[in-house]
Amino acid sequence: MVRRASSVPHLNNSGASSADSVTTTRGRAPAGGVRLKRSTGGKATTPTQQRQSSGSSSGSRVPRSRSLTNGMRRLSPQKGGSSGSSRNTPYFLRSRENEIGSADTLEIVASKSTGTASEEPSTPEDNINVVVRVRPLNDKEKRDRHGPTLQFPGNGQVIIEGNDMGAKRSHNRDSVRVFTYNVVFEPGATQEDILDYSGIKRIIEMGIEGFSCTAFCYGQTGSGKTHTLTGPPDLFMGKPNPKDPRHGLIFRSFVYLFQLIKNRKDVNYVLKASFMEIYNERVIDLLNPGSARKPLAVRWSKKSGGFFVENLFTVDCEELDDLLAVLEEGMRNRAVGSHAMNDHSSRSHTILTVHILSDQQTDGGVFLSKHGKINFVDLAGSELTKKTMSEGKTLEEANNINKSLMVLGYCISSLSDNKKRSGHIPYRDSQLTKLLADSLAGNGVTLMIACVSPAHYNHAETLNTLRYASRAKRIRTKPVIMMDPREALILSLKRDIHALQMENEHLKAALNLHHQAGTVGDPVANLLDLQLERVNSGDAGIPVPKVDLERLPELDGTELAELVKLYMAENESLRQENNHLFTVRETILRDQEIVCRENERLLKKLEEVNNVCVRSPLIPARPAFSPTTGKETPGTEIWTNPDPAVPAAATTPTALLPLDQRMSEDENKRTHTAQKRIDQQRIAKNILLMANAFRKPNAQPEQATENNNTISKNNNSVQSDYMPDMLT
Ligand SMILES: Nc1ncnc2c1ncn2[C@@H]1O[C@H](COP(=O)(O)OP(=O)(O)OP(=O)(O)O)[C@@H](O)[C@H]1O
Repeated sequence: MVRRASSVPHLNNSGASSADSVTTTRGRAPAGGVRLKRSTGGKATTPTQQRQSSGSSSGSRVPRSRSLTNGMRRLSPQKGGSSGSSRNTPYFLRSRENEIGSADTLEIVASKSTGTASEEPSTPEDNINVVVRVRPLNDKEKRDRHGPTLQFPGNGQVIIEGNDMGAKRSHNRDSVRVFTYNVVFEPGATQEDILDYSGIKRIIEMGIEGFSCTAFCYGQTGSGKTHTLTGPPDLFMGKPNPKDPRHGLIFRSFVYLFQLIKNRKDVNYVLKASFMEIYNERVIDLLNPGSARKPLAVRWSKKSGGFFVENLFTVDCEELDDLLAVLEEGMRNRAVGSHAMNDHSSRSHTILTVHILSDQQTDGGVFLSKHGKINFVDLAGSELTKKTMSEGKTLEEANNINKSLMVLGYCISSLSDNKKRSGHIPYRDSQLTKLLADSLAGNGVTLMIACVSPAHYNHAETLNTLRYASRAKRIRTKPVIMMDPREALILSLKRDIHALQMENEHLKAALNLHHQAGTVGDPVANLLDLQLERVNSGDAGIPVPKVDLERLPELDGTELAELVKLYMAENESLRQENNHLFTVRETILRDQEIVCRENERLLKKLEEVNNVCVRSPLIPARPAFSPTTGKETPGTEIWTNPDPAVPAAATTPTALLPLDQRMSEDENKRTHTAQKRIDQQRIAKNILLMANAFRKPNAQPEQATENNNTISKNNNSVQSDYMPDMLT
């Protein structure tokens, strides 16, 4: 479980959700990382610090859906989830499985991004995934008899009634609004349901794959954001019980994350975590707040093209306990206040980031380094100060919270509008939007969990949240795997070379076969010999440089450029060699075709000769030539046509070749007239023999029997050794 970072890629994020960044020395394990030890409820310790100074990335997006209820009014009968993954779906969860931003889409995105060969590690755009969680009515709301304002028809839909509770208005269809999301979690949903059905599992998997991912909770104060992400605050007061069902999404995600990386024996992982809050527009390090809670600067990184928090702590997390210690430490240090609507109200936005640095050796021996990360963002809730009765410090906090959420709202509105999207997006107007920029419209994968209250007296805030969530669903991001661009380039060149080498081997093997089948002195075979000799002697191209990717960071610009040049030269050389081999192969194929045509011509000629023989009443048979023994056997006096039962192998062009050649020579020597004369003489000779036989009646029976036997014998012999030679 100890993860070694043999090479940590540069952070290549465009700004974003988490403000951090990890700058570690490539080629060795990150040194000096902070490690928090979980204590039994006490404060975590921070042995060493790791300051950071470069940009970070973050990303966005996610999937899947369902919803739940606990006594809320239903408009339609329950339906089971429509996806295969809904096997154990609670009855009150309904999957939407829509085409936009669904889990399925994510899977496609992931597979494309991690694709093989020379594919660039980038993917098509995809939408932000939005789920809604509706908390149950709290005791006060029940006491005050606040009626529910939401209904759940299923299929990821939520219906919000009109603002007026009066009997007349409540049935006014115009005042009813319907919103659709990836999933709606009705008030009965458990913390485990959120892990299982919100799409966070896929987010974690993508974080491991090298994507920059963000899960953030949005909603009014007291709507259940902190409850969803971390569970109730008292969980962190004493020693946390890992089996407590109230644990939130972050705790559960950590457990899931460790389960996944434990199963990946082929990859080295290094996990690091940071935790910060934005309190009154100041960024505070929750792992090292200091007594003065000195704010950290948010800067723009030209290199990564995003915002980052300077000097933010990152903690090495070798064990699950280390990650949990980070969570507990941050939860204890965050700013919490109380007001009329929430006894434990978050007075700041918090961002907990888990960096997942991985090193994996690919088939070609190249080490592939990726830097995925997962941001968990708990936004402070918007509040109507009249309702929360905030004053003094709490009022100032509320104003800052509302202001930054308003900027976030502007950004979401602009990004969701196709016309405004290409225009100015006011990310710089708040620290929060600076750090969430990449999650909202950058290269990440984002899940938005919109938390709402079911009570009618929160109707305006709930409607507002549902509207924003609906807009956010239209925002598109373009997830990319965070890889060092130099490694990506070298990897892609290596993949090209590997593909060409395979092609090369294949061609050589194919040509070698032809070569063996060819004859000595064959010009094509000679050409091939030369080519193979050239390849084997190493003349074929530039020597292949052996590169240890771990040493890449040590190379300076010139060496790196030289290396890339060598790879490209090798690539080119292989390409040329393969082209040459293709040409040789084509020449051989052409040659083969010519030989085939010639054989066909000869066979045809043979056929014609046979026809002539068949028409002749009596033509003395020629000695048969056996292609297997290579010897001639004594012929008969009678020509016999080939038996159709004769095996085809005996008449194959290859088998016939030497004899054909001989025939061709003889044919060239004799004219047609001469041949005719010879045949006539033979026929005459045979007639003479027969006449003599008639003249010796005693001898005839023996002679005839002998002839019959000979014919019969010869027929047998022809079956195996048929080889007419008309010219002997
Ligand atoms: N799904 C839920 N089930 C049970 N209790 C819940 C649920 N959601 C929220 N609560 C309770 O409601 C109260 C307010 O929740 P929480 O503090 O999470 O709200 P919040 O949105 O984070 O508010 P703020 O923005 O003020 O921080 C808490 O007491 C919490 O335990």
